[in-house]
Amino acid sequence: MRLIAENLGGERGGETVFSGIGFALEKGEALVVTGPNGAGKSTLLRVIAGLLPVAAGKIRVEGSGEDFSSIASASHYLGHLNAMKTALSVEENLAFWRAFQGEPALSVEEALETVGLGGLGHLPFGYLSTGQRRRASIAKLLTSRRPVWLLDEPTAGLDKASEERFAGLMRGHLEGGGIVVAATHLPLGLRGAKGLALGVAG
Ligand SMILES: Nc1ncnc2c1ncn2[C@@H]1O[C@H](COP(=O)(O)OP(=O)(O)OP(=O)(O)O)[C@@H](O)[C@H]1O
Repeated sequence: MRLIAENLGGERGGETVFSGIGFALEKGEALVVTGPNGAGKSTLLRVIAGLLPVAAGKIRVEGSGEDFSSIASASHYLGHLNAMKTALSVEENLAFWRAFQGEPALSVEEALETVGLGGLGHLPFGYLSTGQRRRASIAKLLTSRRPVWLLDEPTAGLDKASEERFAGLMRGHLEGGGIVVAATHLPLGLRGAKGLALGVAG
């Protein structure tokens, strides 16, 4: 499959944040989006995910088969906020997402073990530390098979060991034919990734 952007533009509050973005990612390829605060990295990821409208140009997936007819259905979106209910347990949150997203992959227990949170699944999500919350959200990526991972500052709040573990998970996803688009201020350990530098907002 391929993820293709042509002359893509995005807006916030009626103002153009970026324009003329083009890239083509084959399976197994990653794009690392960099730029100063306010440059439009989060906006770009949200436009790709379909959470914000495309202001200009096009973004599309090709060759993803019948399972994934749209980018939204083909994508995991990991935003700044973790999209978990604080009063529900970690396991309950992940079980919800696994059922909601379909295409089951790892079990909730296996996903929690993989991110080093085995044994903590019974805790309310709200009890977790910042880094543990991020790891639980990363576990969400593992519970459903979706070929495109859209990651907004995925390693923010992670300690060194968790950062390295997550780099391994991203590499595994790419080796399995997945695609990654990640906005980041920190090196992600993805050798050979393509780069996209967004400019300073006005
Ligand atoms: N809801 C909104 N309404 C209007 N403008 C917005 C809105 N959200 C963001 N913006 C503006 O859009 C621009 C791009 O913001 P965005 O969050 O995409 O930047 P970013 O590159 O991800 O920044 P950071 O590195 O701080 O996360 C900024 O100028 C921001 O003020």
